[in-house]
Amino acid sequence: MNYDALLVLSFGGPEGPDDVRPFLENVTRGRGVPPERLDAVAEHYLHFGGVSPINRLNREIIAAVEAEFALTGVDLPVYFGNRNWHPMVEDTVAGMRDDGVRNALVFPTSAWGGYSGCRQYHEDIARARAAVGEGAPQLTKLRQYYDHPLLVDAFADAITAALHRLPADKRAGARVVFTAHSVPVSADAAAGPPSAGGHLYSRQVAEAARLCAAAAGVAEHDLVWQSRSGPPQIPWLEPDICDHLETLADSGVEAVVVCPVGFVSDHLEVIWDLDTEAVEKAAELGMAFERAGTPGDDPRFATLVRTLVQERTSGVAAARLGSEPAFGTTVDGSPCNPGCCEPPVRRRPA
Ligand SMILES: CC1=C(CCC(=O)O)c2cc3nc(cc4[nH]c(cc5[nH]c(cc1n2)c(C)c5CCC(=O)O)c(CCC(=O)O)c4C)C(CCC(=O)O)=C3C
Ligand SMILES: [Fe+2]
Repeated sequence: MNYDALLVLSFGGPEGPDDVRPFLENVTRGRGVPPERLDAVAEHYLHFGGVSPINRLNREIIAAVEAEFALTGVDLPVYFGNRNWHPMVEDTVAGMRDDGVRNALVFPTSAWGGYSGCRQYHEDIARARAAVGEGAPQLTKLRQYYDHPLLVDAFADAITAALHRLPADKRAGARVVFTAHSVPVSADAAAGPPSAGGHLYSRQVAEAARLCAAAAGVAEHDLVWQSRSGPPQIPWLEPDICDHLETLADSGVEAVVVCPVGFVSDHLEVIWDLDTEAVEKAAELGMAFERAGTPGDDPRFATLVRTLVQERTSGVAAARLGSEPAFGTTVDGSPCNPGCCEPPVRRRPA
């Protein structure tokens, strides 16, 4: 197949205090997130001057991918578009059309299946093409990469480095705890094609955690969730990281390394929910705490992007370590499979 561009598609984040409210409105439109939760999350962003690191981190990833492409002879311009904040994907795809792009690949900054991790990115692709209308380029999303060996190696090295930052006498007894973004239990049950049994997101996260722990030579690890946002009466994946730190403290664990396996870079949910809240909780419990880095700024991440592209362009074999399926590759925003990762049923407005 001949492709003529790569679009890096991400979540987006505010770049100043005035962006915070409109950004959050874009994220939560029609999603039943309680207003108290929105106020709290707005405070988290304002704590950092209203600037999420996510756009800067994505621009750094794009610069690294451009350098990797130049070095390896991949002749594709790289574009950047977001779901929730500027540069909005609709505007980016319009610019791609104006530049004469006809047939582009799309790299999502989520490695996962599930509604939030995969299908919503397909929806973004379809919405952007519809907004552009005539002449919109064909857009083919790259696959879920939760088990890519370069992702696993980068996380594993980050875990090893974090273990070494712990006080030497605490290292041997330290527990490695993986976290990913919680989602409603119903959304996880609907993740993946129904014929494959659902729960694709939590299964992929659990497998990624196992692979990273094994690659780091870690014998025992836990998997927990973070950044829950729905109303309390709706069940989300549990336990939460902070509750889990209490459980570990009660059972005598004195040190933890927390690895945010569910995120490719240190965006706000990592620097607030882990580096601020979980750090405070650990201090309160008298536990030593180190947070493993994310792979986005590891040189291997740009190579990962290039090899995913080459799976499509040059028939390079898929580099995969896991046994859970990896879907995600479809054209122009169609779902991966019939009934796959159906959007949650929303309450009708009163
Ligand atoms: C699975 C998953 C990923 C990983 C896959 C991927 O990377 O895409 C992810 C990433 C991210 N989530 C992010 C931010 C937010 N997520 C929210 C809300 C929600 N996330 C959900 C799930 C996920 N989210 C869900 C089920 C909701 C409930 C509302 C809904 O059903 O959509 C809200 C609303 C406020 C709140 O309630 O927290 C915000 C502000 C940022 C950017 C951070 C920055 O600015 O640096 C990133 C990378
Ligand atoms: Fe989120």
